[in-house]
Amino acid sequence: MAVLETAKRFLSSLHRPARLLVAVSGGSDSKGLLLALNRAIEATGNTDLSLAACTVDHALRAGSADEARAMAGFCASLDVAHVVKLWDGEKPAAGIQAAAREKRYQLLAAAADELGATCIATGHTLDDQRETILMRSERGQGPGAAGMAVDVLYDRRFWVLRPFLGLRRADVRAFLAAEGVGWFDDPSNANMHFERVRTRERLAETGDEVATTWDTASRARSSAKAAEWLKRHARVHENLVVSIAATAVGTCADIDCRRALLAMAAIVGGRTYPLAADTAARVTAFLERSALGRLTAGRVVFDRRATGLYLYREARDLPRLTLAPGEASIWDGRFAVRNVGNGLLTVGVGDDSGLQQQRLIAAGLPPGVAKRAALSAPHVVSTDDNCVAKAAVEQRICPYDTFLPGFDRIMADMIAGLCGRQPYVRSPVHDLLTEMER
Ligand SMILES: Nc1ncnc2c1ncn2[C@@H]1O[C@H](COP(=O)(O)OP(=O)(O)OP(=O)(O)O)[C@@H](O)[C@H]1O
Repeated sequence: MAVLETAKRFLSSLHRPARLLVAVSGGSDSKGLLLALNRAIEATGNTDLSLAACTVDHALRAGSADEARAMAGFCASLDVAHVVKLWDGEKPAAGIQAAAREKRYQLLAAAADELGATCIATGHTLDDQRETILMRSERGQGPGAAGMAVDVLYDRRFWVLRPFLGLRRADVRAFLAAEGVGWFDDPSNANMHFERVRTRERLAETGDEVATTWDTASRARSSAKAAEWLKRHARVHENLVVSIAATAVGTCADIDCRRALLAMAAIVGGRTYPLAADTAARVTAFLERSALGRLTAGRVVFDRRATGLYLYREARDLPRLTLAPGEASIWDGRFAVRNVGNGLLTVGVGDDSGLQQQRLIAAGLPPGVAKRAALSAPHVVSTDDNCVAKAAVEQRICPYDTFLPGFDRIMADMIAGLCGRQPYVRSPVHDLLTEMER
């Protein structure tokens, strides 16, 4: 049967030893995934592969704790270690789905730590993929937007794998039915208030002709070309300015180069998502005009000079952050800051931009660029006079540090190198990228 075969093929592509934490909601997809992986391991007798499972209780509706308990019972029947993680904090009034998702991944990573898992598996199916592609294309997201990746690195630590991304939900349900196992239907899946539910309804009405044109292999190749372009033409200065060689600016309209440029703009702007398609088109039009000057988009100044193109954060709406000793947080989406001193640490913008400006000039940047870019540098002040090191500051690669799609890893590694950071952790799946890097 396709479902069991998919689980076996997936396991054989996994680097071993591996311990997989299956994220089980109680719905058909993740329950089917857990059961199929369990059967596949039993059938092959692999001893260097094992399973664990976690259910997140979002505590958003009555009965969620009972459902989580039922999943604990199901896992016990398979002899799979299982934990329930409860979201017990305050819930936001708006954007509840996005907040639940953010919390869910945090809790899944905590469960993976607790149960000694090396990676996480979720039950996303081809049905989810088609919905995602339709939603993203309708939102008009730029060239970074597309389908879900089969593997995503979460928080630079755990690869989240989606073994059923090529399978239809109906097949997973047929597998469960044949095994005599039931599942739970989340009532929010019928709530038309949610964009995903409306998209699902539309896909059901229009049928298969809205089939996906998304192709992960060509996306990965485009990302690799973008990495090559960055290697040749881009430099990062003092974690504040990205420069693009003057000779390369003319090629920015090319889809791969644009992908690279927009990724760099997202880093400079401290933004998780690439610019919306219409804003990206405005940037491309500006670069195609080949006139010198400045354009601001997505909190980033695109400063075009005879010597090249310079990207830096516009000096507006910069936040202020206070950290107690030992505390860590993210400033402006661009820097991860940890207070390693004994006093109170404040991060904001300050009046020492002259020093920063000198450093940028010494790094070879035009004085005009250095002057403007220095205004957006983090300024760290501590009440602790005695400690030499008061703050550990690391540049963040905002679009990739929380979720890095596997097909973008080659580009992300190139960017990490340009920022003076280590490469990202490798995916445990032997995949297309492994082949491309041979
Ligand atoms: N409450 C939960 N506990 C554990 N895992 C869950 C839970 N909810 C969802 N998951 C995991 O995430 C997968 C996708 O679920 P769903 O489609 O509801 O989430 P989503 O929000 O659309 O996905 P994404 O994780 O991409 O945001 C499930 O198959 C399951 O593996």
